[in-house]
Amino acid sequence: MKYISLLGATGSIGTQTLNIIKEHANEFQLAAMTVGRNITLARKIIAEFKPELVSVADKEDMDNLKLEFPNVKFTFGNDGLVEAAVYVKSTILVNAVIGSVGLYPTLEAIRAGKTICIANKETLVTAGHLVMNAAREFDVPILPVDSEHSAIFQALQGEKEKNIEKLILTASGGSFRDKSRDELQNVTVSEALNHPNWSMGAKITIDSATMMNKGLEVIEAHWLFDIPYEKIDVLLHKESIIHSMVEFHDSSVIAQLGTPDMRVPIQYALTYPDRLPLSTANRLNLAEIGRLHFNHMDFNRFKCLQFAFDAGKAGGTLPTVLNAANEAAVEAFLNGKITFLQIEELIEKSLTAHDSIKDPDLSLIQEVDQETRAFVYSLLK
Ligand SMILES: NC(=O)C1=CN([C@@H]2O[C@H](COP(=O)(O)OP(=O)(O)OC[C@H]3O[C@@H](n4cnc5c(N)ncnc54)[C@H](OP(=O)(O)O)[C@@H]3O)[C@@H](O)[C@H]2O)C=CC1
Ligand SMILES: CC(=O)[C@@H](O)[C@H](O)COP(=O)(O)O
Ligand SMILES: [Mn+2]
Repeated sequence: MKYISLLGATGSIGTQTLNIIKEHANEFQLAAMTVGRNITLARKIIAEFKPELVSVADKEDMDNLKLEFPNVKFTFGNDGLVEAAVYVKSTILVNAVIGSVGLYPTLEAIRAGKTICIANKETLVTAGHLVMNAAREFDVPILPVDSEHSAIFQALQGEKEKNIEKLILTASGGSFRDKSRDELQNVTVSEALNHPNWSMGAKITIDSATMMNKGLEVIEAHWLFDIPYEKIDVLLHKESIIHSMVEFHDSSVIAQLGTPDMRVPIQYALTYPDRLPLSTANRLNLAEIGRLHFNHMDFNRFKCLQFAFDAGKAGGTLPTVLNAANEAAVEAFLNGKITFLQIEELIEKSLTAHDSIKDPDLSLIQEVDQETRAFVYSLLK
């Protein structure tokens, strides 16, 4: 039996992870979990999966749940995220929380020797060097959950890093893939939340529409696969059937394909290096699909992708600024405070205003993260 700590259990990745745990109840058990403010769903999960430790965002929610579930240990806030991440019985952490709040619990889980299944890409963007250095030091695997990175990871099985020519990340184009920049002036939040292929949480769906999701994924790939930015390409592929590819020096390209279903990469991370059946998955039928489409990426149309490449290559504290500005700007867009195109404006202003500092440690990363959010909020007044 593998015991799991799950951060972000009430979210899109969190609930799909629970689906996998349920499908393979003889293999996996939920030992600890965290939720934010969705207490209605948290109640149902606790009743069904019976975790030993539960952390919630707010103390008041914790106090109420304690009365309802006297046999469960409860905790709350950012300390609760860490407690759940390092829960003694768990050997695996699935980090499916949203945002850079996932960084510190991940570092602590690495120090506690847990295998890390990482969906929370913001953690790798904001401080990839800290995460990967800690993983090397404590000899723990960092297994990708993000579909593109899982595809690359699968394509690299049995291959030597030295033989890689480049990584090719596929991008759907998001909710506005067929709109010109002009047409983006007046798009609404609900239009932006309508992803053509994937059903995901609100923040990543907006990231996908701005193409920042792919930008974050470029930085995520850089850290996970220890590959220079010059060897990472992005290819528009509107069907999201090819989840990503690796080209090798001999011109061979290995791709991973499948219907868009996040349970597949989640399960692969949990079972790696083995595989288990997934009885409810939609099988890929290429004859039925008939055609797949590909296009060059337009970096003028999708400015956020260029920002991410530039920030990633520059390194230092710039990726932290990129991520924090994006988190704050997307939140403002979702709350109706700014327009869609203002997201990239706020990110650009934050990057321009920042003097990058090399090789930041954790406290500097946290400081820059907070300062950047404050800077974005000041521009909203
Ligand atoms: N969804 C997807 O298909 C994919 C997601 N990812 C990545 O996975 C991560 C999770 O995404 P997704 O599942 O879509 O996100 P969701 O918004 O659906 O879920 C986020 C989860 O995190 C919790 N949460 C949010 N903020 C906090 C906080 N400050 N403290 C504690 N808990 C918090 C939420 O709690 P509550 O709802 O209870 O408030 C919820 O459980 C992101 O980094 C995303 O980029 C990567 C690939 C695909
Ligand atoms: C499912 C997943 O991994 C998302 O990150 C997805 O890739 C979003 O798709 P696009 O960013 O390509 O629109
Ligand atoms: Mn992805």
